[in-house]
Amino acid sequence: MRAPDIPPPRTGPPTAAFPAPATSSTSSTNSGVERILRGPSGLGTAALHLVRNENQPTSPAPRTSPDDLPELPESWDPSAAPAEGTPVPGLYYHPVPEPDPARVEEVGRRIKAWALDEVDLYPEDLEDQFDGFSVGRYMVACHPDAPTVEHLMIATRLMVAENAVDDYYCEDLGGSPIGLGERLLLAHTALDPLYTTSEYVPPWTRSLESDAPRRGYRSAMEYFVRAASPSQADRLRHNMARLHMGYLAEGAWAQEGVVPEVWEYLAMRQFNNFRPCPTITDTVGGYELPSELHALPAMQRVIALAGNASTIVNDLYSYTKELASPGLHLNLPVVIAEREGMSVREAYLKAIEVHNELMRDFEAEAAALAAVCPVPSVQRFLRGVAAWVDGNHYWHRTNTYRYSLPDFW
Ligand SMILES: CC(C)=CCC/C(C)=C(\C)COP(=O)(O)OP(=O)(O)O
Ligand SMILES: [Mg+2]
Repeated sequence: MRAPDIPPPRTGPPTAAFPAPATSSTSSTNSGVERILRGPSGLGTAALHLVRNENQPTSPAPRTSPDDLPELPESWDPSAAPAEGTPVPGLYYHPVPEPDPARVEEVGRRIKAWALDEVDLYPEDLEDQFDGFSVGRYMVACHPDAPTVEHLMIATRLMVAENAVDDYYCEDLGGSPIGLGERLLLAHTALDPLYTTSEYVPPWTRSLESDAPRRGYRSAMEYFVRAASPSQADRLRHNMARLHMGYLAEGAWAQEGVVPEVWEYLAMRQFNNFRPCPTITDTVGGYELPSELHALPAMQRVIALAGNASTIVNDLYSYTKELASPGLHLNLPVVIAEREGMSVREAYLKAIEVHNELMRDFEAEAAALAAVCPVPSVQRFLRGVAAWVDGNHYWHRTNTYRYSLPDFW
């Protein structure tokens, strides 16, 4: 079990002064971090491990327990019956404790009120689909250190708004690659406001109310900005721009009927990616990873690997759903089968291997960074990203309303 290797987050001021921003690109992970920290002195680093020891068994081990995650809700019940759903055989993942049912219920109640009444995101006939998405369970599982339900709501609104954009603009609910660039750009102004002359402000303001995705983005971002620092807000805007760029590449390939090479697909999926979600873990946790530490190349690598592993989890669990959707829906098994001439089963198994390697790389890079960067916000952020990765897997595995596994075993 890996969890005891991870020290609990310390409260109180950091023991090392916060560093000045890095002024030049780093030649290696460690030298960059050391420069930022003015040398990793003071705290021992031996205990800071986020990965399993070499000789630990490969079977999944829980990462989280009441002892190694901060500020668990009072109603925590580790003996709660496990949710259903079969894990993808051979997948490297970490089970999580069942999310607190009281929090799940309250987040579920508040998010439905927000989505249906406050921003009018979905019509009533899609209520079942909304419930089936189980976003309360998703977000409570992904953010075990959120101090309050209101903190969880920050993540939950964004998750729902992001999925509405995907549904309405790109996929199931009338989405199309035609005109996608325009739609995404205009919706992006709900996150990153237009600054223009007074004549053009009113039509822009009205446009933010003109469709569900924009209403969702505008409101979710407003709540987020209230809780976030300016640099956390800017971090999210940057990650959302990355996401939109990924949607555009996916849309372009769909429009042209192109199946990209595997590495090209992986590049697209690094942008059309869950990254915006784990990277708000500090805002949702009620603290801030300073921007100069977030920007470290080593931190960016950890974040990208975590996002990529989480997103390939989606490709594996949503494989049958996407096979059943109209047209050819790209995902990693489909692209590997097509481009590497494999059977769909072989390709699916190879996609599992790709995921597992990404996941192990994420953990190794996170451990390396944790070892040289004994700053409380860094430690907690890395743990938060890891908790998000595990919670994301939990949600995909247990969301049998939405996903089912192929019959390859
Ligand atoms: C929540 C968020 C930032 C999502 C961004 C991109 C996205 C919708 C995914 C990574 C999920 O992938 P996909 O579009 O394939 O979703 P489903 O398989 O339809 O659940
Ligand atoms: Mg999918």
